[in-house]
Amino acid sequence: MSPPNVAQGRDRLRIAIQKSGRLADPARALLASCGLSWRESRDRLFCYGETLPVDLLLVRDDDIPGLIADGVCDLGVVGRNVLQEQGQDRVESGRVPAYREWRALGFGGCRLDIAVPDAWDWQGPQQLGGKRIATSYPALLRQWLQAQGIAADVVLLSGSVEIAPRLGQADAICDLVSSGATLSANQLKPVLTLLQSEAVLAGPVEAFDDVRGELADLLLRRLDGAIRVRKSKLLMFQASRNDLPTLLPLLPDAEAPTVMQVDGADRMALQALCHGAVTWQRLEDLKRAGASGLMVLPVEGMLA
Ligand SMILES: Nc1ncnc2c1ncn2[C@@H]1O[C@H](COP(=O)(O)OP(=O)(O)OP(=O)(O)O)[C@@H](O)[C@H]1O
Ligand SMILES: O=P(O)(O)OC[C@H]1O[C@H](OP(=O)(O)OP(=O)(O)O)[C@H](O)[C@@H]1O
Ligand SMILES: [Mg+2]
Repeated sequence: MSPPNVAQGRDRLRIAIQKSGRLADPARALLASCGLSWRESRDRLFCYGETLPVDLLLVRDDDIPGLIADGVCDLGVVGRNVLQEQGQDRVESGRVPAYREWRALGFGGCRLDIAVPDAWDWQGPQQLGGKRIATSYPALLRQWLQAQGIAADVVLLSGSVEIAPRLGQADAICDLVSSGATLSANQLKPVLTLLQSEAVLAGPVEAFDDVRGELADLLLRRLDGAIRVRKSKLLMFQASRNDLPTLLPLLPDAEAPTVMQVDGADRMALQALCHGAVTWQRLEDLKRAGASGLMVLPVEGMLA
C-alpha cells in the first residue's frame, strides 16, 4: 500500500502530520479521537484511513506548509511558528499565500521570544538597533523588526540558537521558548514575545470544491467537539431553589445549566457543562454556597 499520486485520490482527504517529534503523538491521538483509524504502510510514511477516507502522510514538520501549497496534502498539523514563518517567507519573496490556519488545536504550546544576555539592562526594543540577532525564524524576525523600525542584523542558524551569544556569533536571539530552561542554561532572559504558538490545523486558503470539502467539514466538526471535550467537565449537584442566585454566578464558564426539580418544590438538581478547570477550590466555593452531592464527570464525546 502506498500513497496515490497527486493527480489521483481526490475523493480521499490527505493530512500531513509530523513523523516523529513533539507534535507527532498528540496530532495522531487527536485525529484518532475524531474516530479515524489507519493501516500503516511498511515504510511507516503513509497511513491508509480505514474508518473514513482520510489518510495520513508522516513527514518532517518543516515540509508540511509546502506540501499543502503544492497540493500534495490537503491539510496538515503543524506549529503556528512554522506555518507563519513559511507564510511570511512567501510574502517576502512575492509569492501568494497558499495556506492558512484553519483551527488552533490546543497542544504544542510555546512562544517565539527575543532573549538577551542576563547581564543586559533591558530598556526596550530600540536597544536591539545595530545588534546581531540569531534565529531560525528570519522572516518573522525581519517582519517584526521592520514593523518596529529597528535596523538589526539577522543571523540565520538552524539549531542551538541559544548558544550563539556565548560563541560571539550574535548579541541576542529569537527562538522558541516553553519552560525557559534552555534560556536560563545559556544565561539569557526573555524580553519580548513575537508570537504565541501552538499546533494548528493548516489548510488551503480556499475551501475544497469537491468531495474533500464534505470530508473536511465532517473532520472539523469532530475536531471542534474533541477539542472542547478535552477541556470540559460535567458538573452535577443538588441545591435548594433559594441558593440558585448565589450558585449560578460561580459557574461563569458553564453552558446554561439544566435545572430539574427533585422531591417537593424546593430541592433542585443541576447539570452544568463547564469549559474551564473544575478545581477543588471551586467545589469548595460551590459547597459553601449551598451545593450538595457535588460530582465532576469527564465528557467522552460532544457534537454541537
Ligand atoms: N520547547 C519547544 N521547543 C520547540 N518547539 C516546541 C516546543 N514546544 C512546542 N513546540 C512546537 O513543536 C514543534 C515541533 O518541534 P520539534 O522539536 O519536534 O520539531 P523538529 O525538530 O523541527 O522536528 P522535525 O524532525 O519534524 O523537523 C515546534 O515547531 C513548535 O511548534
Ligand atoms: O524553553 P525550553 O523548554 O527550554 O524549550 C526551548 C528549546 O526547545 C527547542 O529546542 P529542542 O530541544 O527541540 O532542540 P533543537 O532546537 O536543537 O532541535 C527550542 O529550539 C529551544 O531551544
Ligand atoms: Mg523541523
